[in-house]
Amino acid sequence: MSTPEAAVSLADATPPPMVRGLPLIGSTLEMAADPARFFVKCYQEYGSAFRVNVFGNHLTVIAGAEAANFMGTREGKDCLRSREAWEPLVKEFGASKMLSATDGELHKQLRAIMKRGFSKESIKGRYQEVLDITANSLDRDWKVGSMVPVVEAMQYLVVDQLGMVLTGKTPREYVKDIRTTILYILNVLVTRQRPQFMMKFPEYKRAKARMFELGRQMIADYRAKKSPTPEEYKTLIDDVMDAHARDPELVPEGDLIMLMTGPYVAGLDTVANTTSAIVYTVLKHPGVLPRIQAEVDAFFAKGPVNEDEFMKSLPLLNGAIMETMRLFPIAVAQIRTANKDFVFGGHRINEGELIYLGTAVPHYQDQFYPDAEKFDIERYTKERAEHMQVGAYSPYGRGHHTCLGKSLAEVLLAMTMAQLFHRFDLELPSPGYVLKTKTAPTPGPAMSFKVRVKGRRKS
Ligand code: HEM
Repeated sequence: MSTPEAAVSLADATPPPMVRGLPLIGSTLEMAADPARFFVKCYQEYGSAFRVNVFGNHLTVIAGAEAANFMGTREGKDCLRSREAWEPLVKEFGASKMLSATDGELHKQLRAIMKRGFSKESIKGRYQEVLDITANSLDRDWKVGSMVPVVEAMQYLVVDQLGMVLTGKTPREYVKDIRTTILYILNVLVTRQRPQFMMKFPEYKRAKARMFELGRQMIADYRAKKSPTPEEYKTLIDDVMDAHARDPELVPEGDLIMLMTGPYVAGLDTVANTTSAIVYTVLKHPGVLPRIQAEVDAFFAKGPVNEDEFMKSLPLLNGAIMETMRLFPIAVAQIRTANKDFVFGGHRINEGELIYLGTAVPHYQDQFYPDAEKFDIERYTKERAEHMQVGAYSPYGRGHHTCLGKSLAEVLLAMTMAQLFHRFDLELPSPGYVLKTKTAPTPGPAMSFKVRVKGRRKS
């Protein structure tokens, strides 16, 4: 079969061109340094399909707005599957399946079970509570006069938020173990940026055992409850356990630990990296900070939060969040396997090939975002809506596996940043400071990124 823009037939299509790189190591260094901009460069030079030599492995990449759109089409669904990308993680947890590793009808069924628990519906009626949890966590870890390691502090905050949202308590004593387990799993098993033997390291084994202990505890707590949770307060845990009781073949006992701890795997790095990047972008652009401070101060001055109006009442902050997610996406590419032979961008992709879908490439293209390297929080206003162009904006992925936690993540991001900029005066280490980034396990600010808490604004 051939994709819409490919006039070439399968028989005539040639393999995607190999990107020129260094002898032996190919493009390994360039890709490791800045995968997002490396893909943009390749896209500009080679088109929407190309291959990259990384340590002798030839990765197939399809990229750009074409690739982003393709993921959402019926053809994309037929041509791409997710199993291989996530299967090692399923095995590591001793589970039978997971949402990200399934496709088709099974994926639909699992997504339906988890939809409510992963969405902002799960915190309906509890926005004020989540705002308070956020404030408490910030007050504890962001001390006036200190230099705060931003990513680490944000990781602790996310665990506080997700723990309270899901189970009503915060597994603080497990935060280090959750962080370590996720670091190894994502680095070695999912993004494969680190060697397999690392999974034997005692540090990982200890952390994984503790994470399993946490999962078992969550299940035991649920089973020890005296009465069922009322419908309006049901969380992901309730929905998963109900589904297990209803259909133990679909949700077997052996999958529960992975399902209980799944939100941490999905939410910890993604939210922590994104909020940390927002701290940087807003402080780096001094014209933006006072406008956001005025907006969040006015928001909190109004008193109890109006949940229906929450996102609409912070347009500048949301502009800054969306703009940061454009320039610092945590998912530069999505990984899939070719489900059949097909043609993309005039080139042949063979069944079984591992494919990187470079959906973030348009984020850096002037044709979608004029002066694309410029941080401009007004791009998302109704008048400009640059992100609404077809295929232009994909921070939460594309197609059937688009982030299921998107609506919840949007609220958590806004709450975190609103509280942070409302409560503290922060500054970068120096006026000319330029952010160092990391690419493993997920792209984002380096762990060494620190900011100074100059003072307290509001409590
Ligand atoms: C800044 C925050 C976040 C970003 C940028 C983000 C991004 C993404 C992306 C790009 C994917 C697609 C991966 C793929 O196609 O292979 C994804 C999937 C997913 N995300 Fe998020 N995510 C965020 C936060 C969260 C949170 C807080 C949760 C839940 C607690 C969550 C739950 C999920 C789930 C369950 C999936 C799998 C969906 C499926 O396979 O059907 N995410 N996310």
